[in-house]
Amino acid sequence: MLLAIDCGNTNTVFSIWDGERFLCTLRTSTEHQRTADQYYVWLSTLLAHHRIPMEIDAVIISSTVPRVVFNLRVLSDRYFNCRPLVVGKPECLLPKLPRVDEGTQVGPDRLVNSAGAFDRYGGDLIVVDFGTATTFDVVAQDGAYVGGVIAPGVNLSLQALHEMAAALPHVDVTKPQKVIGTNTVACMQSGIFWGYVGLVRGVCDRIRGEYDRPMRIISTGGLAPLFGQGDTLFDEFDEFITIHGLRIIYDFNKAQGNV
Ligand SMILES: Nc1ncnc2c1ncn2[C@@H]1O[C@H](COP(=O)(O)OP(=O)(O)O)[C@@H](O)[C@H]1O
Ligand SMILES: CC(C)(COP(=O)(O)O)[C@@H](O)C(=O)NCCC(=O)O
Ligand SMILES: [K+]
Repeated sequence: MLLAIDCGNTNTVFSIWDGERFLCTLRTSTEHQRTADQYYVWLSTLLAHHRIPMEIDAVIISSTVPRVVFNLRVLSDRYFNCRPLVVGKPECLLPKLPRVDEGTQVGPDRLVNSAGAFDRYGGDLIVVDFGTATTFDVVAQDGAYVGGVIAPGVNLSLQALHEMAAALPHVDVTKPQKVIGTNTVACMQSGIFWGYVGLVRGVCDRIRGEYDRPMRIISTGGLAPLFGQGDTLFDEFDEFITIHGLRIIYDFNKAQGNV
């Protein structure tokens, strides 16, 4: 069984595969203090709940938080007796190398999203991932990540507004009925929702302006479904792009005899 771990700045998602068969996804908050033993207790409890035997013999990790990788390596080594593939490390091969400025450490989630989206949709893509940050990844015709855009995440912006302005409450992000808010909460929700619709549309239009071929826009990440309701911004919504990308990169390394 393959354990694919997508560790973002907010949440860590474990997905389990039996050969080519996808079994389940488990989510926990990202905390770098969490030890290998703690991960194992959590994982074995949930797998028992799903009646999935713990037969993991391969692990691949993508982490935007470098500090958590240590404990995930210990988890793989101690409990699954294997060395994990860590996306972004030289020993993990990529189907296509990114074409970016020399010395740039591209976020591994963006490499994984590019590989997953290219496999599903082909090239000439913008992948918009609504995570802690909102990232736009440009995937070229041949599947390489060739750059993109990083904007503050939706919840991050709302949190900043609440923390820095004394009279603004914590609010949840939602699509407001009207743009003109008639109370504080409605005004904030409008600013975030319609502001983000404008941001996504504006950034994608400008990317298309700089790119010399037609592009499709694929959305993913926790808040993508919400923005799917805000005019027709995306060609596809695919919540499994990151998981799929991890699978693709693992299979590529296996085919190359690297694992
Ligand atoms: N299904 C959901 N509904 C609402 N908010 C969500 C959902 N999933 C994630 N979020 C929120 O979206 C933000 C990004 O989450 P996530 O995609 O897990 O980020 P990351 O990959 O950076 O850890 C977080 O603030 C999280 O609380
Ligand atoms: C932009 C990110 C913080 C997004 O991470 P996430 O919101 O998924 O936790 C991550 O991809 C990252 O740390 N990138 C490094 C810089 C780069 O990709 O160019
Ligand atoms: K992510």
